[in-house]
Amino acid sequence: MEKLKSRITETLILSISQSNPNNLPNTCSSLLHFLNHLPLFHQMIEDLAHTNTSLCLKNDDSALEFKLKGNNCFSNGDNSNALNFYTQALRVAPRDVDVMGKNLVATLYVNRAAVLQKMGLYLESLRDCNRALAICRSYSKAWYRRGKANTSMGNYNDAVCDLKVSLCMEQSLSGKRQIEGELKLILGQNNREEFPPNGIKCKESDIYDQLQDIQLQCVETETKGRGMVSLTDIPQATLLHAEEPYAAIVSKNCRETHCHFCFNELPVDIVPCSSCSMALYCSQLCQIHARGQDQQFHTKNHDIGFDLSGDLENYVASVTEAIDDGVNIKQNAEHKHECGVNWPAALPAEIVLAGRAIVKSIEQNRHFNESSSIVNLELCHNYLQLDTEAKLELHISSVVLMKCLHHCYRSDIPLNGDTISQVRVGQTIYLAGSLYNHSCQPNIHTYFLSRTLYIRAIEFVAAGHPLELSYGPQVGQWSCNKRQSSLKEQYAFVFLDSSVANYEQQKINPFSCGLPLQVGRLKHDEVKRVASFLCEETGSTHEIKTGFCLSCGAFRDLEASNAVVKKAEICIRRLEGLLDSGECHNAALSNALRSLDLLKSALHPYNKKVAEAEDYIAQAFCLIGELQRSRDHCQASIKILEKLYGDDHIVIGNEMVKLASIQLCLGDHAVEETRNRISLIFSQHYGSQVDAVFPHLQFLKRSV
Ligand SMILES: C[S@@+](CC[C@H](N)C(=O)[O-])C[C@H]1O[C@@H](n2cnc3c(N)ncnc32)[C@H](O)[C@@H]1O
Repeated sequence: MEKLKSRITETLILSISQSNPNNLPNTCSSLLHFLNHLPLFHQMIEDLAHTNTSLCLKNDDSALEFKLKGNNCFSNGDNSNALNFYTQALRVAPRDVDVMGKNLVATLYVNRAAVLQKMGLYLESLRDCNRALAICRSYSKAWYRRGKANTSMGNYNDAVCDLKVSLCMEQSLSGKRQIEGELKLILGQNNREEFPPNGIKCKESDIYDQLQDIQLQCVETETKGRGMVSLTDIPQATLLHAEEPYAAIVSKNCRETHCHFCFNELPVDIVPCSSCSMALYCSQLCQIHARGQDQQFHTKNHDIGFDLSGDLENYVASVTEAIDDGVNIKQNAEHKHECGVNWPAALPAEIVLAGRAIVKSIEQNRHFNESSSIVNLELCHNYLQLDTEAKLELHISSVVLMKCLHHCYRSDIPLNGDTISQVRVGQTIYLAGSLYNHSCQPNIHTYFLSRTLYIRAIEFVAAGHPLELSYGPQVGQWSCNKRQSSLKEQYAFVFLDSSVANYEQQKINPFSCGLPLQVGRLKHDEVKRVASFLCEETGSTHEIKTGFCLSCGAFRDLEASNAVVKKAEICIRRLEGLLDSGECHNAALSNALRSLDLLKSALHPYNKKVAEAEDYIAQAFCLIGELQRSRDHCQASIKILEKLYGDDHIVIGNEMVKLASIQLCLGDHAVEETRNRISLIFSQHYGSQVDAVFPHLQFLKRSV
């Protein structure tokens, strides 16, 4: 990309730097025209868009090499390396290669199932067997391994069926004997307990929450562009919006750790894409959603090739059909068009995402037999804030992307400035969800379950009032400065009122009780006027003088206090650092306790820094097993936060979870009340989906 950039003429760079959303088609056209004359450009597209030059192609030689390494590790009892090698092998194994009469991918799944069984990961082992059986139903060893996994999980009836099927299919005498031995063992067990079927058939549709019928409207605001308002009153905790992404992509730094479809963390039994070595999924279902169903496996599936009794035949059908259960793909397979080529790895993630949005639009047009133009996502409202470098890179990446897509979708993607300038997607991919603006006093709250975006009202919102959320962490968790720079960087916010930022710079940080310190720099009279007005409004008779709190009348020598606070903060940070590395020394804890007293003497009683110090000290006491003191400090921290944020704020909910776990360990009956408050706060934010968002909270419910 850098090479291309260095070839672009000064004149073209100038016109790109002066471009705006309206004349993007012209600048894109000029760039395409210019690049089309460069052999380097054509070579680059060749490398990026052709599958024969792909770096993520499947390769049976590498797969066999990894398999061999996996086998060696397995025989030496090195399970964790065996697991890694089998997974590597699965990433590069072509789906249609047979080795010694068996499909290579199916064999690798069965081998990995054996390792997982050895590691005590029975459910994962069972899932790998299912994957092998989805490819080849008549795979005796896969049924045998499945039987072993089911036995380990206490699913004896299933285990017996698995082993019986395996026995019918097994050709070798020694194999048959082994299976018979296993069967005898299970059948001979007296009083065996049948456990309920394992949870693999649990579907996302089990998670249910009622979406309210609320009329929302997109309006043009004065300072924030478009925004959302409700046409009716919205009660607190109402679920007002749920949306699937129009297009989605996993971020580059999460490619090896998170599912490329649902974005959940990858389990140990990763499912690689069936056609390239790049995409990884948490389940076969996600893989199919992203890539589409593998026809080839399915035709093979119908032929078992063995005579089974009626019962066993039904059993085989029920097991192998369960794997397809729920695969009802409504959206297009978003990874299909980029599978096995280099450009998704070479281009920035947001450009690849733009490609997905464009392809979706083309597929939708094809489906409805329409020839309308590619969807315009209208997400370029911040284009003018980009600098020349960013505009240039965006132009080049967009031209490269469109040229690559043109390889797959020739006539559907006319290559001209108009279509190229459609590549102006930011990170946002929820068409309606992206219309909600930011406020530091949010009245709605967003969260995700897998890829679905949910929006819930966190307070009563009157009809006509803007619906706004807090971008980034909750209000209060960042200083005004930090939030502003993040909003500017990530969302190109333009702060019309620069006095807000100036105010933040002028005040001396630790004193958050209301008065700016360096009043000398502001007009003294103005400050006094505002203060008098406030006192009048609240009926306060407190002195209006530097250093006196307007809320409680307390006096502070501000300069001296500031010095004390700075010193105390150093000790608290030291404790924080120790806690981060899971340690706590008595000396550090004693220093932190002294510092807490200093902070309390110098700061307002409801200062957030005191709350933070209380929280770190609570964690430290917890770490050294002094739970009563831990609980007291945790409660002290919560008391301050309640004053700062209000009783029902999500920050209080999070702190209450910590308190509840300490109370549980102490056998403190107050845990019941804490749990009720947690339930209330979390249900206001997440409704009945709270268990799906925070599965660990169920443990708390069960334990109380
Ligand atoms: C997710 S979009 C919200 C919808 C957007 N207003 C529009 O017209 O498409 C985020 C963008 O809205 C604007 N925005 C949102 N909240 C804002 C606020 N509080 N102040 C200024 N701009 C805001 C910024 O341009 C930001 O990049």
